[in-house]
Amino acid sequence: MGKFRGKRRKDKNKDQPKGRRNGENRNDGESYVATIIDHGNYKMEAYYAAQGLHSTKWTDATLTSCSNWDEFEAERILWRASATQILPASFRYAKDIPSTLREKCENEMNDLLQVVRNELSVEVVRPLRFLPHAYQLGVDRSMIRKDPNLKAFFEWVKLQNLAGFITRQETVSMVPPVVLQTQPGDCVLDMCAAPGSKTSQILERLGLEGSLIANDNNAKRAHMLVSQLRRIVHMNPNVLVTCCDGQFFPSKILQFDRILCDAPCSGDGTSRKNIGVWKTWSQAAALSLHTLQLQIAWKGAANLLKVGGYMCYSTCSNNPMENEAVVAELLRKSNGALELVKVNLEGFKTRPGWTSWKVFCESQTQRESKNKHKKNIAKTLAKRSEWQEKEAEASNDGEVVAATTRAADVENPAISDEPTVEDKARLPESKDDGIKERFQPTSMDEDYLIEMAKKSGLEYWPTYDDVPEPFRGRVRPSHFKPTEEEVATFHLHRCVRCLPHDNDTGGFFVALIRKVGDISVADRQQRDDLDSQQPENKRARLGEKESACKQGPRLDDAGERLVKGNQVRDENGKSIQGLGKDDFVPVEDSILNELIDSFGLTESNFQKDLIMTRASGESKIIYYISRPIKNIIDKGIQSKVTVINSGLKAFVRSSLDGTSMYRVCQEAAHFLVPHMTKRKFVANIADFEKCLTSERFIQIASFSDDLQSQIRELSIGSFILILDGYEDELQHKMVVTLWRCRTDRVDQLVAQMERDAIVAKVRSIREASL
Ligand SMILES: C[S@@+](CC[C@H](N)C(=O)[O-])C[C@H]1O[C@@H](n2cnc3c(N)ncnc32)[C@H](O)[C@@H]1O
Repeated sequence: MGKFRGKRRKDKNKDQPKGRRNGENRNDGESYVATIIDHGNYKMEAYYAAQGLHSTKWTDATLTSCSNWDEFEAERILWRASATQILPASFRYAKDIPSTLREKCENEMNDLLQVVRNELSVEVVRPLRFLPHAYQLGVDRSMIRKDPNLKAFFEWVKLQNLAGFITRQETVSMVPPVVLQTQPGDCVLDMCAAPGSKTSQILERLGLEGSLIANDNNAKRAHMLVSQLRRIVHMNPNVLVTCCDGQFFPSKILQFDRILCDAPCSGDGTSRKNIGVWKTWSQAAALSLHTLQLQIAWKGAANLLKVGGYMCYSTCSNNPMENEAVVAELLRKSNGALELVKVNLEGFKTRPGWTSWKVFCESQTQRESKNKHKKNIAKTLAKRSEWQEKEAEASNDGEVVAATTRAADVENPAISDEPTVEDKARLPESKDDGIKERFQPTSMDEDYLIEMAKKSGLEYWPTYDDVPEPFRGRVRPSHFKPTEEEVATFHLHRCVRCLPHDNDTGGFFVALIRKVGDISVADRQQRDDLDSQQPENKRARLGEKESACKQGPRLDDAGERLVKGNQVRDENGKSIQGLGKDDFVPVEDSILNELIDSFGLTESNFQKDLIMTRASGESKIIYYISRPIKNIIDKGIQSKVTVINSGLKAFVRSSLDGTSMYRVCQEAAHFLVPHMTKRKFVANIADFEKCLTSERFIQIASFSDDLQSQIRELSIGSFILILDGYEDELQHKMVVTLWRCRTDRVDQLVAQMERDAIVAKVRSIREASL
């Protein structure tokens, strides 16, 4: 099947790079998807052509202007072909795995890929030179999953990912942390952090002296962020996850050395993985997101960034409204206190930021466009259910229907890729105001392209003065290009644009801003010119939000907290996810003394105040908080924002009958070991491996003599084994937590996935020493 697909690819996609398929052959087998991509989005394509997205091209290593129609059209077709292909997978190795292990993994990967290279003649992987030990594949995600030649490699990737040795991350998503150049010891804020791929990458650079606040205004997504950060190998106590609207993040508590503002955006650069972009693109979204992006970024740069600090602003949008227009307004408002810094990404083709752009806006009023959209959705749904009914009827009759043949047609050359009538019927109504044809320009003349964009339902105004009154809410002065004088001082060309066909990635925008001077309090508070134009009720709502970053525990009429178990609930008993979580508080003395006594946490080197809990009374979970995060807690952050999570689980109240009420947790074991004088032993590699690979219970008699006698002397309860030679290299986490049972055996306290990761590390150490 894989071979056949390769052949078909060749026929259908002569101009595509080997190993890649465009939307027509997307592996989800859906010609429905192919139809959407084939149809494209007239308005989006016309808009970007008029903006000049296709006016430059790479020739070898030089970016030049397209000097004639043929060059322009070739560039446009390249962009379109790439923007519709499925994105290739990319990943990076974790920074904190031992280098011997990384080398072994890299060798393993190369061996596996050599087979594929021979079989498919495809260059399967290329290193990303701007980030050491990061790779991008030359085959797309779905092909990796399905092509038999790649099966072994796919299994390998899954395993490495589970073990936490590699992190799958989109290539362009690796760019902002590289650009931000976080230094060990920095205090960093990630303003819009969920789901957290960039947060993890920043954390890996930060070292144990630094601190990172990872914030997101969406509680559910902030919880996803916590899960992402808890991936076994990367657990790091130096991060505090908060849930707060970035525009209102408190500025009086902390100032940051580095800020990442990876702003919420229209995401039209993600068209390769998010097919919805081709259906739903609208300029209205970009125009209104501009305001939110500006407010979040201004809060970051003006209020939260130290003088001398850096802020990276990024989006996965191609739209200048969300990119250069935001950056230009930040520079304008700062009166010289902010400046753009040149960005260099080695071995990666980037294009300079734009210094000029055009402002378009949908010609319908918002109400009209909402109504039309509603009608379109209703029509599409009606067509879809009609189609589903037909499909059900046909399958009842035993007929082979298009939906089921769609998967099979990949193997059957007789079946055409042409969209079926049903497919066409299922095409969502585009918002192109009736334009159903494919965007196909015949000239690169600027006025002609503007007319094409207007034909798609967009209005165009060269300056803000030309904007008619009814549009002045949606279109704002800050959307417009800078004046000539501003162009000379802003250096917008220092921003970086990534186009999909330049490096076979998603579309992306990134800018690095340095704060070179203070911004006056009056300027800092001036949120933006729109605020003064907001109606009274909206202004009041914004004011309310200012104090809403701390979603305190809800109280009932009698002032009692509405808590059930460990969960805060609303008046109807429904749980309030992530809100009103208890603050971190010191552990009660009686509990702390018990822990000190049980585990020999000697007072001379043990910093009691780093052991904290979240609930009052007899805490179930006790956390190890790092010193930099404890300092932030001491400054009062918890009174200003909702803290979702921080620290590592150090002790959990045990349901088993041990001598201590608490058992030690694997998560923080490597931080606790240096402070423990009891219940820890050094084990040789054979004993250590036995604890990871055996069944749950291990007979004490199966260990070496020394270890046997040490364990037998222990009272019932948890303890830690450290791999011999790693006592001073605890960052590699070669430790396991175990339970000394009542009978002559021990029980494992480590989750299977983490055990697998440690086993992989042990094996690589063994192989390296041979
Ligand atoms: C582009 S995503 C961030 C992706 C993330 N940086 C990563 O690398 O995984 C934008 C995030 O901003 C969050 N967001 C939206 N509005 C926000 C606001 N006003 N303040 C803070 N976060 C916001 C969204 O919930 C979303 O998770």
